[in-house]
Amino acid sequence: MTDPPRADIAAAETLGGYGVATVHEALGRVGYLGPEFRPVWTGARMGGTAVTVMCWPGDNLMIHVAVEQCRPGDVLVVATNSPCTDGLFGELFATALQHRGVRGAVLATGVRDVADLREMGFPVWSRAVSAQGTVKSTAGAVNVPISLGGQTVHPGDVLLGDDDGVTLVPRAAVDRALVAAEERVRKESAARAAFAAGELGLDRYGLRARLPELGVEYVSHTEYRP
Ligand SMILES: O=C([O-])CC(=O)C(=O)O
Ligand SMILES: [Mg+2]
Repeated sequence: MTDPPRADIAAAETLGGYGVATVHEALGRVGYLGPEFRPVWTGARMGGTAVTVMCWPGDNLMIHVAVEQCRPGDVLVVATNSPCTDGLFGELFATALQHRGVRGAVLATGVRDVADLREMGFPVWSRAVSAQGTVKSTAGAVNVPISLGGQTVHPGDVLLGDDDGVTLVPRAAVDRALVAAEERVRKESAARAAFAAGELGLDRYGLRARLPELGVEYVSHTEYRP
């Protein structure tokens, strides 16, 4: 068996720097795992390549198997084969992963030891926080395609996380994402400067002229401008 191909680590980190909303939007509003995936501590940010894990509910055996597969720049991504909010992951796993240079973890389950994870600065996103303990009994799979948050994650794909949640960039879309995200950052900084100077989105985006055809009834208040 050989390791699955993975996206370029530097590219994954750069995408992480752009952030979830920017990259998701730049790729055409795709890839977002949805609002249920929350960072367990505020301010976490990461971009890395997926090592995928399929666990049974209430069983973290395969996370132990997966840790050994992780290399610097990776993100551990865990799904279960039916819904589960138990605390499959905590600071001990995070300690082992941090030692291996792993950038963070994303779990469709619950996680625990949140205070320790925050203290360690190890970024984790999950659907739940739960102290509920789990067993290590049932075989699952590592580095197979998994589904979570409505997205299919293949091993080696890029996952980004920040306070807005988690988004997926398939390995084949990484180069396009880099170009599109840079372009979006450029556009948004121009828009930010314009808004700071008082321009309105209605004018900047050509919306004012389209309002009648869109059926929006309103009274213009240009005299309100500061
Ligand atoms: O050990 C477990 O089952 C999960 C956990 O709490 C940890 O990784 O610290
Ligand atoms: Mg623990």
